[in-house]
Amino acid sequence: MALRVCHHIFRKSVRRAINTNFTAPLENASPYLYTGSSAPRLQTNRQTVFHLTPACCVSSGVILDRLEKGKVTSTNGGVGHRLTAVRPEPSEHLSLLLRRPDQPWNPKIIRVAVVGAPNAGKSTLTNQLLGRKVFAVSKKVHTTRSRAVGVFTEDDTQIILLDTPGLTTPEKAKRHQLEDSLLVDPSNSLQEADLVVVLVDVSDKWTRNRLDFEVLKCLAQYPHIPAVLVLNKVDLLKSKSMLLDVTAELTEGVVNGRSIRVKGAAPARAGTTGWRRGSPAAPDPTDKGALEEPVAGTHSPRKLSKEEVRTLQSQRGWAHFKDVFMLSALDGEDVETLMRYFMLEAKPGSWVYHSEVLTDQSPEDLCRNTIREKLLEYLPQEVPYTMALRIDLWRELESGALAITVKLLVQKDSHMKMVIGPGGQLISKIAREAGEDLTRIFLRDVQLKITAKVTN
Ligand SMILES: Nc1nc2c(ncn2[C@@H]2O[C@H](COP(=O)(O)OP(=O)(O)OP(=O)(O)O)[C@@H](O)[C@H]2O)c(=O)[nH]1
Repeated sequence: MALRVCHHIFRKSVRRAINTNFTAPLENASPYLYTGSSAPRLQTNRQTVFHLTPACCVSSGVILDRLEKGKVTSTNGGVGHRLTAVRPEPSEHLSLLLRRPDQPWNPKIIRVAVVGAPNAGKSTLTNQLLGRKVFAVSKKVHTTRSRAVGVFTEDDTQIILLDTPGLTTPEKAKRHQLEDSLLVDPSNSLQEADLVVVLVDVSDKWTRNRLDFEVLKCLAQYPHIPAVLVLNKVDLLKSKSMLLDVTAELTEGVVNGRSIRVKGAAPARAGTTGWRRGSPAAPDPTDKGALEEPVAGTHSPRKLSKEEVRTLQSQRGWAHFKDVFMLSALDGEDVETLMRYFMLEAKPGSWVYHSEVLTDQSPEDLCRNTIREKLLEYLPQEVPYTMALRIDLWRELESGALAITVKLLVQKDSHMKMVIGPGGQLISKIAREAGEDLTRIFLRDVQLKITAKVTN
């Protein structure tokens, strides 16, 4: 829904913008231009005039556009978004975001929300499915801070992958000072989804024996969206035979309305625990219409009664999964099978993006997330979570390379010491590795400089 709204707002704003003419000076040759109010205004200080073409894109309220010397003829006008013009030659995959989708005459689409406990491997799986590293991954929990879109387009089919933050509780979010997005984004993503992938880390004995309560709550709130169970990290299991027991546990022994028999496990009976068949919260597996014809973008969450919440708290699995997959997102084992499944599940419908779009993340978010990934990787425990990142410079050089300067805002002197490392080694390593990742993401040389300062 949000995406559609964005799209709609943007198209309207572009139409309005095309009719708006104004000129503006350029600020420090920066590729960034801003409009913060309803009146289009470019904050610049050199008398250079630009032409903003209507082939624009929007991402989380940030509009990206081509910027060419000439006359400014468009802006986002009255919607109050920040307008970001990405220098004369923007990275193609970023500048395409809102270009008219180049769909064939019989397009198919599927929106897949990937949900699961923190560290289940959601971003790793999404990267594998996209065939390119777009989302930050780390061994620490809550690497993903807000929902982001990955897009895979092949032949007549577009697959939109909604990577979500690990599900958490308001109490944990408060304790660890997590942003609100970690609480609302997973559920919001389900509103847009045609299919939910519940990802479980089977190498973790705490998460493999029962579905996280927050996951169950999400499923119960959107019972009519088909859901599949994906058991991840199978490469870490010594014995693969236990996967069957885990499957029986997490599905309550029922997949697609049929009992599954697992040697050694009690034969499962559909509807014996949790949601009873025919209860308003549970999709009846025999009701093909309810499971197979969701209307994309129209789901709103069911309000769960206290009794339903209590039932979920004692529930270990979900008896309404449509299918189960077992894979290793890290090395890509069997990820192709899941991809083929998405392709088959895609339904006739208009594409949302141009076929060359890979993600809706803004360049700044990609930069911040990539650096955050390194901080999470190299700094101990809570330290990286307390740091904020500020982009101080973003400039395209004559050579076409991007020069980016980022300041880490650190809360304590001791944290400052840690992030700098002996002789500045650690901060240089983080800048080097993040710069290399960004070079691959932006398809151009990135010269990244990171500095740090204590803010208290
Ligand atoms: N061995 C192995 N490790 C994996 C696999 N999938 C993910 N990982 C690792 O698990 C850790 C967490 O992966 P992420 O993709 O960041 O997990 P996430 O679910 O997005 O994490 P959050 O941001 O906390 O929600 C990383 O260290 C990954 O390398 C897998 O199939 N096998």
